[in-house]
Amino acid sequence: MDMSNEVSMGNEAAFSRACASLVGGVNSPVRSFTSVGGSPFFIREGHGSYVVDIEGRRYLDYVQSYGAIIHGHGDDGVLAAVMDAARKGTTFGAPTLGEVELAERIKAKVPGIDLVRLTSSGTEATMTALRLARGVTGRSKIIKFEGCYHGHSDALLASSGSGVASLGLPASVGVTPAAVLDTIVAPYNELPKIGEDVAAVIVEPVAANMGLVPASAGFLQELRRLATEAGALLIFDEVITGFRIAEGGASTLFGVTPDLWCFGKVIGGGLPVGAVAGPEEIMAYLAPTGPVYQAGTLSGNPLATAAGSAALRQLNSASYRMLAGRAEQLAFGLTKVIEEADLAVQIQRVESLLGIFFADEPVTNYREAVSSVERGIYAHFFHAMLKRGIAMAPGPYEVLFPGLAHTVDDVDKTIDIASAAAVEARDLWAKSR
Ligand SMILES: Cc1ncc(COP(=O)(O)O)c(C=O)c1O
Ligand SMILES: N[C@H](C=O)CCC(=O)O
Repeated sequence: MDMSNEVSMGNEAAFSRACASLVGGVNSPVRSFTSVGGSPFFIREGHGSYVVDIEGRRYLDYVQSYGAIIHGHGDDGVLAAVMDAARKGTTFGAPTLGEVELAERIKAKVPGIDLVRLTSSGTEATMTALRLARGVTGRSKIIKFEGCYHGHSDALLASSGSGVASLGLPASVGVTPAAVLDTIVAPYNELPKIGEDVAAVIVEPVAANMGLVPASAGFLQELRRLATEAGALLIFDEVITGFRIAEGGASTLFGVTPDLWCFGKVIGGGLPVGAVAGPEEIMAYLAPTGPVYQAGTLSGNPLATAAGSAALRQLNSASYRMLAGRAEQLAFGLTKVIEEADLAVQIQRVESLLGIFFADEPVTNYREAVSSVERGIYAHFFHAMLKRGIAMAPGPYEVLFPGLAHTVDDVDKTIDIASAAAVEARDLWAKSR
């Protein structure tokens, strides 16, 4: 077999080749087209708001690596920082000032954080936050919300959003009953009873893995109050919202301070970084200062921290005004053209994050998200957009990530294309019923 990547190859051939060596041809299930049908396109390169596949087709990209990219693909500042770091060595297994700088930048933007522990993924961050909460409180139960996704650690896969929802899995085979014995699942936007055995309540402050579902008025504030009353820790999983919906993320936007934050995506500038962060009295329980163990050979990796610092350094209040403006333009335009095609639609948006539900009423929780998805329109709309050059996530529970590289013209183009795509989706959907 010719294993060169220079050989010219189409998407279908690449997918067959991938399936022979990678499970399902992908390294994360959401990338497969399982829930929308067809096979994925293979990306050759990305520049700003665009990606180009190996057949040379250009797509306006609203996936942006599921939110890991905020400045657009191949941002000059991020690239320069990564290349500079790479020249000095790729990993040492010893402290570097780059990781200190990234932690300082996180602290400077989010009031309430004294200490940070860097990981290599969001999954490690949430997993660590739970262990830490259990270590600090001496309690075992955790409460999570239906349709929220916190990565793929065993205890958090129950009633999860994102790919778990797209594939229609209640959780995952391989997770033992014992692993989820201490996980309590509550409906999003409903206040749970927090018992005395609960160590932590973990929540996406804006749910962005069951489509985009905003926290209803007072939900986060009440969670904060109830958790404090019960002596449980409140964990905000800001892997998506962190440094994306506001300069200080959801906690500053909503004025609710959790006990622990989990970050990922934006703080890595497109390289693998996650973080758990919080006040010193909690964070100091982590080893080496405390008894809760957590580690990682590549944690605080020099390339990743250089990319993350370069990404955060370039973000300021003007960035967030621009992001929200683009998202508002997109939400308004999509609503208009999809409704003109006689499809009921809810474009739900919080600042720069938005999601598409084909539904008559606003969606407030996972069950409503599922019933909207079960109408089966998203897959038609997705393909109608894709063939016209607009790439959204190949799954109905993901959101759109307009970024700083998306221009007004990009958004206008998206809306024009959505107008035709909505008509096609409506007709195909009608035929399929
Ligand atoms: C809210 C949230 N938490 C945690 C994760 C897990 O992060 P990672 O994929 O980096 O492990 C994700 C995304 O995957 C996420 O969206
Ligand atoms: N929805 C997921 C995280 O935000 C998508 C990323 C992945 O699991 O590959």
